Amino acid sequence: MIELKQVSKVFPTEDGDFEALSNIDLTINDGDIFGIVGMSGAGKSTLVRCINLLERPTSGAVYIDGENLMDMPPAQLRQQRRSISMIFQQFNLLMQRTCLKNICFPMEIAGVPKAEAKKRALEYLDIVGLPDKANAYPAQLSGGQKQRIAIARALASNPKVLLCDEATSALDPTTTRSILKLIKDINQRLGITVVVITHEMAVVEEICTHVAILDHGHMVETGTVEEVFSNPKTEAGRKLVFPEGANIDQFPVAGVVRVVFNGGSSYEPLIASLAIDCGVKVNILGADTRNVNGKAFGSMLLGLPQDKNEAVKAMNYLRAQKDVTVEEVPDYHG
Ligand SMILES: Nc1ncnc2c1ncn2[C@@H]1O[C@H](COP(=O)(O)OP(=O)(O)OP(=O)(O)O)[C@@H](O)[C@H]1O
Repeated sequence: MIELKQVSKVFPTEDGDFEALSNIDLTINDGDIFGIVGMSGAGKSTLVRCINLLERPTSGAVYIDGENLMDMPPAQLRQQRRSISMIFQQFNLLMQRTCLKNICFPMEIAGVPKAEAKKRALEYLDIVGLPDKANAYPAQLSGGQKQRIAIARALASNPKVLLCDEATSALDPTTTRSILKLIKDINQRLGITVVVITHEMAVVEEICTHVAILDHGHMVETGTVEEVFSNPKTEAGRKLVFPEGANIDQFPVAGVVRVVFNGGSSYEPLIASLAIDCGVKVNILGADTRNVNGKAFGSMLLGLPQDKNEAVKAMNYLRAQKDVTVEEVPDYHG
């Protein structure tokens, strides 16, 4: 289990101290595939680098299986870090070495005998689906194949945790899906906990069990993907999950509400019954749906009637519906 307690990270800059992470509390259980999402600059990379102390938090504690990495002497920390592997957007392979030798590299450093390292590297090549690439050089591989080799190299240190920093951001959608499938397989077959940093919600929907949303260094939401994506509670969450629905500046009207469907309802019957039951007509200003674990979740922006009584009637009607959350959008520009 990974536990971050009150983790903060302050970078000194020319303009003074900059707090990239602020009092982050986070628990990632064994076997989770945990997504960390947020806009550019939210602090995702800094957070993931704090998990293995590549970046040392300014304050707070990082526990792996109950042991605080912040208290460990350097030798013990190096040992502990081997149980946390990482893959990156740009793969970070050694270009002068063959794939086999890239995969053997962390084992060499850990003192695994050569023959044993080679045997294990061949097994990892098999797991990532590239048994015939042992003697190829990274330059001879496609992006997806390079990431597979990087994954094999990450597995070579027999990790408990795999950290993925935008691991599919440089890949096309089809290759992305195949790499995500591989990561999911590894999680299930080898029981490795996975932490995924991404700005792509589709990646979270595809493989993550849990998610945390970062906004300007603060963790503003966390929970299962279903909980958070079906009903994001913060502005940052809604912007990420329903970018269309949250893009409100382009609809210049007053009296706007956001209606979130929690998997049990759909738009049209609700809007139709609103007209029939209350005699109130509303404008659909924007709508977006997401599919989480086979259930459809949707968000819709509605423009209420100018007439105050009608608007209140519509709000009350919407609020009385099952599986629907309604909130006013006060920052809407009328
Ligand atoms: N070494 C550093 N010195 C000063 N500021 C830093 C340093 N590293 C990161 N930052 C700042 O901390 C903030 C968070 O950066 P971080 O890279 O963690 O964000 P991110 O969410 O991963 O963004 P992106 O998706 O663009 O990679 C940014 O404003 C960044 O400029």
